[in-house]
Amino acid sequence: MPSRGSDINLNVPEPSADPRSLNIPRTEWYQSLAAAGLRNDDVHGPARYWLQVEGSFTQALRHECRHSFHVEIHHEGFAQPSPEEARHLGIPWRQNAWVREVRLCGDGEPWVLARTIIPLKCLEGEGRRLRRLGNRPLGAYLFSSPRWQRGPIETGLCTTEVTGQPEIARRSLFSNGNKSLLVGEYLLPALYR
Ligand SMILES: C=C(O[C@@H]1C=C(C(=O)O)C=C[C@H]1O)C(=O)O
Repeated sequence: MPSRGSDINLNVPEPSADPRSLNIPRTEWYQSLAAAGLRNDDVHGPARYWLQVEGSFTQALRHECRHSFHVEIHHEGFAQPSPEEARHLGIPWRQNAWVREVRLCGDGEPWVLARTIIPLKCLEGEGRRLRRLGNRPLGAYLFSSPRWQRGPIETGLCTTEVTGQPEIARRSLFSNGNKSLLVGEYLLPALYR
């Protein structure tokens, strides 16, 4: 005879992700895939390939598509990065940055959520283009110039609170001289399951 408690659990639908919100969950970052793997084996599963892509992520996603790839803007504008993001970028934590949040979609389905923090310094001169990307992928900009170099790729383990949120992520700094921006990519299960 099931307890009253489990009856209640069966009848309460799991909360699901709000389709209008990007729903980026709280994420714990690890310096390597191996370090994250000690916490959660899933990083060695089918997502592993995506966590290790070194070149343009957009290009890798395009290769995986049967029909089409597109970038859907969720939000772009000046906003305050989180204190952890500001620390990682070495900028004052109250300083606004250009924050870009998008869905990277393959064959019409969201595969990856991406959040990029672009400090003011990156927006000067030729960097003004970063504010006008619209639905052109950021990768096309970063990989069009050898001046932008990717730093080490960190692996993220997400604390999912509702179904449909990403569980695994990656992020890296891209630097050009003394300018750096931070790109976080949150893999949705639809990409690798
Ligand atoms: C950094 C890249 O750009 C991709 C495109 C993004 C965008 O358009 O906002 C964000 C994250 C990336 O996966 C890449 O292609 O490697």
